[in-house]
Amino acid sequence: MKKLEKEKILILDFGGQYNQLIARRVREQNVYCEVVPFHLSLEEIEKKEATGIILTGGPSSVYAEGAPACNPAIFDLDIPILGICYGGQLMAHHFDGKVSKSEKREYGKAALKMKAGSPIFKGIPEDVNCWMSHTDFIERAPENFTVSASTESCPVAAMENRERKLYALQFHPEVEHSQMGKEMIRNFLYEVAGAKGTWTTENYIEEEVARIREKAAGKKVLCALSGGVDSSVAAALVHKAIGDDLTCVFVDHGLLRKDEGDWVEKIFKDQFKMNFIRVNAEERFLSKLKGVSDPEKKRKIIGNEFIYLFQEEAIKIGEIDYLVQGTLYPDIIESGTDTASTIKSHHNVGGLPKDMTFGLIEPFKYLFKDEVRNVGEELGLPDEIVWRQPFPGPGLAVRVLGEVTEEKLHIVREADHIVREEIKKAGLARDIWQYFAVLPGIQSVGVMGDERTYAHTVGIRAITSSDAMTADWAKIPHEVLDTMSRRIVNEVEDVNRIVYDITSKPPATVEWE
Ligand SMILES: Nc1ncnc2c1ncn2[C@@H]1O[C@H](COP(=O)(O)OP(=O)(O)OP(=O)(O)O)[C@@H](O)[C@H]1O
Ligand SMILES: O=c1[nH]c(=O)c2[nH+]cn([C@@H]3O[C@H](COP(=O)(O)O)[C@@H](O)[C@H]3O)c2[nH]1
Ligand SMILES: NC(=O)CC[C@H](N)C(=O)O
Ligand SMILES: [Mg+2]
Repeated sequence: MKKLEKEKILILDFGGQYNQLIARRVREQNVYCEVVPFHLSLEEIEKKEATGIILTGGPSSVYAEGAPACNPAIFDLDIPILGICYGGQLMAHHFDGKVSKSEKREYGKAALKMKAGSPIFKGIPEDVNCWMSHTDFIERAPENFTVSASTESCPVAAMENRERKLYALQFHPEVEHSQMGKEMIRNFLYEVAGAKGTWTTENYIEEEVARIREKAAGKKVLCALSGGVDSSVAAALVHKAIGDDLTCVFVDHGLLRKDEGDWVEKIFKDQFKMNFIRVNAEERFLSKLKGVSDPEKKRKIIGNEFIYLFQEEAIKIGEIDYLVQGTLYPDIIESGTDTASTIKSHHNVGGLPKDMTFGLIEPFKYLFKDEVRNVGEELGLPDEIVWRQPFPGPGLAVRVLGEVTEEKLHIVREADHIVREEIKKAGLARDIWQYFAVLPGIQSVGVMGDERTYAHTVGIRAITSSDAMTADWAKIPHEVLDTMSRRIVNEVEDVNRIVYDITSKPPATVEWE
């Protein structure tokens, strides 16, 4: 089998908004890719043995002082390169073309006029619309480049130097609104960069199992298992690689949903033949969280406590060399990278203590959730695991705003249970990415049974998404919201008001903390 590493697209990140989308589009074409910061050194880039490079869009102007630029020697590596928007402008600028500021910014649809013969436009009808988002434009293509498409306002909507396999697009083929954009990316991958499409779930499993075996065979490994999608699939994958040298440790930190601890224990004991330990640590977590109301502090405390607990369990089990976590690509990006700013510290990334004694095995750290679900299905995991809604490791602690107390946890847990029941009853569970209750910590006045109340407000949050990087609020039918609202107020004590969160991400995030 062809090694996956031999087929790899590097995406040089210049800070564009659609960069994750580019990665998804490449993977959808069964080609592996990694997003790396634009300033990655030439040496590091060469080490990656990429079969193609994509330069992303970005907010800067290439002619501005200090504008982000990659090492220009990449253009001489004989690796096919596709520059998109800023990336394309950078290519034009480097080869002495002319990039200028346009009088007016261009956002949205534009009709492409293509010249025949470009491999990027192979099989694409002549009259497609592309999607633009820019102020600067390539006024004149560099020498030795030919213009392969233009629009009314862009003399160089696409240019190429076929011999050197350098291609640039002013528009964004990665966004849905660019007609045939997917096919253009596919053409770059297959027609220009010679991809074969080795990035498939089966290949991934085979490769990853081999890699884990090489790293951890004969060693003792502990899996931080939450019973959620990512860690369950990670456990199954690592178990396939090293069998009983793996022990799964599930922490009940008292921040789980209603009956969740028992459910996870049952399913793992009954259905999986793996070493499984449940640690009940409710008091420990709650006492550490006492008096703490800052969201980032709460997250870090929980992240640290998780690891200390794993270290204690490890001593009981014997020498443990590696910790398996179900970390995903979005967890890493959101926790902050060289080019991306920290949105929130995911407990499993930014929350890890510096004095941790384990090595890490994170088989999915470059994957998106739907890819992990595919791996789970391929490994034969039951639907109730593979299709569970995501639940954050810090659990209800980030859904009780401010200080966490047992009373508040009780309210949010009961309300959440009702939200989940009603979504399930309405048959919406697969359509909605996440749905849950939050406790904002607001008290307001109400009237119940002719009496004044002064009680809690519960927020309902439900979102649609494909990877939790961006999300929209779910348009749940009013009747379903109505039932939830009535049930929560009637069944959960000390609640007299229900609100529905109608913000997308961005500007909000999925969780409230
Ligand atoms: N209660 C827990 N006990 C042990 N490990 C946990 C617990 N909660 C989270 N983790 C670890 O932290 C990682 C990240 O949590 P996260 O919630 O993102 O993933 P998940 O629970 O595996 O999947 P999902 O996103 O579907 O909930 C998990 O993959 C797991 O390794
Ligand atoms: O394991 C996790 N540890 C965390 O610290 C964490 N914070 C948020 N989430 C989940 O990540 C997705 C994006 O959430 P946000 O928009 O709130 O960042 C959503 O699916 C959230 O539920 C977490 N998962
Ligand atoms: N989307 C982009 O990459 C924009 C590139 C550049 N900042 C411009 O305005 O033209
Ligand atoms: Mg989880």
